Amino acid sequence: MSEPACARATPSPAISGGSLLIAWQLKDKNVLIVGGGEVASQRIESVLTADALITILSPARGLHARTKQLIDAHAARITYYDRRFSGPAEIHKMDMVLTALDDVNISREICEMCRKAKVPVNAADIPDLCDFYFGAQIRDGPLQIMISTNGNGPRMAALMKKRIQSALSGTEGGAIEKVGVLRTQLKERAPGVGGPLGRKRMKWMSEVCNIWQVDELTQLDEHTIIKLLDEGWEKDRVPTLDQLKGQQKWHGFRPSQSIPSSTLWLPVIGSFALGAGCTALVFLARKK
Ligand SMILES: C[C@@]1(CC(=O)O)c2cc3[nH]c(cc4nc(cc5[nH]c(cc(n2)[C@H]1CCC(=O)O)[C@@](C)(CC(=O)O)[C@@H]5CCC(=O)O)C(CC(=O)O)=C4CCC(=O)O)c(CCC(=O)O)c3CC(=O)O
Ligand SMILES: NC(=O)C1=CN([C@@H]2O[C@H](COP(=O)(O)OP(=O)(O)OC[C@H]3O[C@@H](n4cnc5c(N)ncnc54)[C@H](O)[C@@H]3O)[C@@H](O)[C@H]2O)C=CC1
Repeated sequence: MSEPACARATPSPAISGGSLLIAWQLKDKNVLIVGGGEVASQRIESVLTADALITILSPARGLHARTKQLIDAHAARITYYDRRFSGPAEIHKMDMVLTALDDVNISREICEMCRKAKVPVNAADIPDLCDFYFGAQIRDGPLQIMISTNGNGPRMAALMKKRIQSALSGTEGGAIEKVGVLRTQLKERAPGVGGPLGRKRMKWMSEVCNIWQVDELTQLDEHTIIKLLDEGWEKDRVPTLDQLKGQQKWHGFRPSQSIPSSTLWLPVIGSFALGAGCTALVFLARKK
């Protein structure tokens, strides 16, 4: 009897032992932060960026200067209580709990309460009890890059961040913002979910992103977007920025991810020239 195909297949490299990297949407969700030290101040900033509603529990005498500043500057988003964590009632109605305490026993108790109440929790000092970890972050508008070593080496995450940062031009976030506006306007022109129109929309959007350079995408102002939709989407093609500006002819639209035919011919012409050159040399040598 023949084996089923799946049993014969070579095993793929291990796909376990990692964590799920997701962009958690926290807008207007309730987040409890217990502790007010330096680590708490970093948590507050991360959670504020995601537009959450924050409750902080921490005695005033232990507040870090940055924590104080954030509490004062974001009174509409942060409710601060000058006291210690008091028990399970604090967790009630929370969507997320973060502890950044100098007392590991309290951290552990809070984690256990959260587990019972099925509220996701991160304790800065007890990785084993965390439902999720924070990571080093690079942010440029809508572009968000998180580097995680999955608990192995947080300092290494910070160092990898510097390396990745140096490979970015700083214009990517702006370009992505413009792509967001273009996508919204395209969906307004060609509304609906799924089906052939959805597929066509996705293919066209992918081609624009493939063909246009990041710096070109940053030039997508209101006028250029309308022109790109009129001259591109409506006519089933993806013009370049130069074509839209009238600085390049309108024929020869480059399909995405294909190699331009000129590039394909280069090695052929090159090999031919090299071959011809060698033959001529051999011929001349023999003649001598
Ligand atoms: C598991 C995790 C839980 C969580 O916090 O979610 C965790 C746990 C712990 N960190 C500790 C120490 C340090 N943490 C940092 C820095 C960062 N730590 C961050 C995340 C995480 N830290 C999560 C795993 C992330 C991952 O693995 O990738 C970063 C990336 C993000 C952030 O905190 O927002 C941020 C850098 C951000 C940036 O710079 O951009 C530094 C270096 C520094 O400060 O420069 C040191 C000292 C050097 C060192 O230890 O490496 C200790 C005490 C260990 C001890 O007592 O020995 C524990 C507890 C333990 O491990 O037991
Ligand atoms: N995950 C990470 O990236 C890192 C984690 N850590 C760990 O994070 C924890 C916090 O670090 P720091 O902010 O530097 O400490 P910290 O000592 O500056 O701050 C602790 C805070 O907890 C408050 N606190 C203590 N007991 C409390 C209670 N019962 N209820 C409410 N608030 C209470 C204190 O008033 C203080 O504001 C430490 O356990 C440290 O080992 C430290 C560095 C990095």
